[in-house]
Amino acid sequence: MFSICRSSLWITATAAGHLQFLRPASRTAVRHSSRALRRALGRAIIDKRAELQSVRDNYGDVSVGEITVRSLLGGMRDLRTMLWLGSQLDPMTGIRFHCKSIAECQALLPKAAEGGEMLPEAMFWFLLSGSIPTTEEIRAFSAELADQGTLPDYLSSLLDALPPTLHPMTQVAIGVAALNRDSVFAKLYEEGLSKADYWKPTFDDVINLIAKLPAIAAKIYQNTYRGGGPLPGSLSPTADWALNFSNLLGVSSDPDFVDFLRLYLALHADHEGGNVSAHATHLVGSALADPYLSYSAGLQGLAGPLHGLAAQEVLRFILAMQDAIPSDLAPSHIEEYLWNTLKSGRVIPGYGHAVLRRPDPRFEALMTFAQARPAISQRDPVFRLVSQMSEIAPTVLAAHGKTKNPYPNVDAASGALMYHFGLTQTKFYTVAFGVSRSIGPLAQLIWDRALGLPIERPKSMTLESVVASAS
Ligand SMILES: CC(=O)SCCNC(=O)CCNC(=O)[C@H](O)C(C)(C)COP(=O)(O)OP(=O)(O)OC[C@H]1O[C@@H](n2cnc3c(N)ncnc32)[C@H](O)[C@@H]1OP(=O)(O)O
Ligand SMILES: O=C([O-])CC(=O)C(=O)O
Repeated sequence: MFSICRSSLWITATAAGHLQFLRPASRTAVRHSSRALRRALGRAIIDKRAELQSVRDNYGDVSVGEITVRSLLGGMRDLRTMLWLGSQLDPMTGIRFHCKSIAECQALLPKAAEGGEMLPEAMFWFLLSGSIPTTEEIRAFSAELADQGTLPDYLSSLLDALPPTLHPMTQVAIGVAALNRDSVFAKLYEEGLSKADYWKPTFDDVINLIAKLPAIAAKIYQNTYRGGGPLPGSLSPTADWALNFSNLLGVSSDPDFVDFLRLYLALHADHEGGNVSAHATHLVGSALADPYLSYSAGLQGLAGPLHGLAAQEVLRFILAMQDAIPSDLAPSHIEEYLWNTLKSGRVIPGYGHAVLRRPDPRFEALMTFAQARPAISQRDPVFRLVSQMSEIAPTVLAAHGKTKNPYPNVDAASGALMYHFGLTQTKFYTVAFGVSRSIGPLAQLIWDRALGLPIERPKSMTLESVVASAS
């Protein structure tokens, strides 16, 4: 495997810090946090550029794998063609963020309160800088995100004007793309920006986009499911990113819902570079489209049912199954339902993966969250069905014999948890995924610009030329 983990060229690591926020951040601290991260990043970029140059000089002609016709015809599976700094996926052990497992991140990243879940904005800091932020740094960063989180009037009017019959993913892609009106990167590029400085306005745009995503998503929720009007909550500088998102949504006052959101938003943040949403963001960004247009492309990829939309498909599947089978939920009834699905040529959503060959550790982290709460794991019939299905579906899929990975992926569990907390509108689930997925691909986009990565332009072949080169 390629998983070589070292930290020497990253921003010097700081101690994990206390688990409790110590005091509310002042406005001064709000500004300081992002500027400090930007300055530290500026220093790390100098080293990373040198490292990249040295890798290019020393290994430029070394092969890292071969391209077979199977791979060319098979969605480029296993092709090593992208640089991605923040995370790497191992087929057996799953995702690692800067070499750290999910459990290690849960232990190390700052939390809102002792015993709570890691904060997703701390995951952003970590993915971008390679260092674990202190609790105070993250407290100030959360405040900064809240400070920048209010939507400009033109964007609110645009979202209000969209028909609520548009899929929420279409709405979020439009809303995010429209923010490019205010792109600092696009403006400075137009004025003539030096390539060495591309990353700086990219950084500013990325922070602005991540800050505004909760309000964009909440407004779409309000317009689509509650007939529009003011949001039920407002942004607070003393709340973390997920708590603010929860307050803006106004779906549940259960503190467990906020902790679920924190975990959910941190877990879905990044899954190395080849998945459709990350790759689309990277590809569009490689033409120097600004972060808003680049991530809008990522969101449009996320909206495919084989990728992020599977989150909505899983819950629709589970609810339909619940209606169709007798209420005793005997394993044989579930098994029969799954076989009928497969025989009708449809996929079982939430199962299988393009890379993973074991149960998704993100799925396991969500199940662990649920198992610690009997109201979910023992008393929620929808969750119980999800849980039962996760034991039966792998056997059925293995017997079916087609899928290389019969195990549950992250989408198998996430919707049932949202449903439990009262977020019952399945078409919104992928929007929540999109709020989270901004974190990894946009951190990488800053690095793409800092390292001056070129426009992506792989070679395509006609079928005739494939045959000619293969024979
Ligand atoms: C956050 C995420 O994006 S995680 C993935 C979310 N997506 C889903 O849960 C949708 C259901 N799963 C799938 O469709 C697939 O497993 C994917 C898209 C995730 C991966 O696709 P691939 O890499 O092509 O999987 P794989 O190589 O195992 O596919 C081999 C065959 O098994 C089938 N297969 C794979 N998973 C499933 C499934 N869950 N149900 C039924 N058939 C499946 C494929 O459709 C393919 O059939 P084909 O030979 O007729 O084309
Ligand atoms: O890695 C993939 O191809 C799909 C996935 O699980 C993700 O993007 O989170």
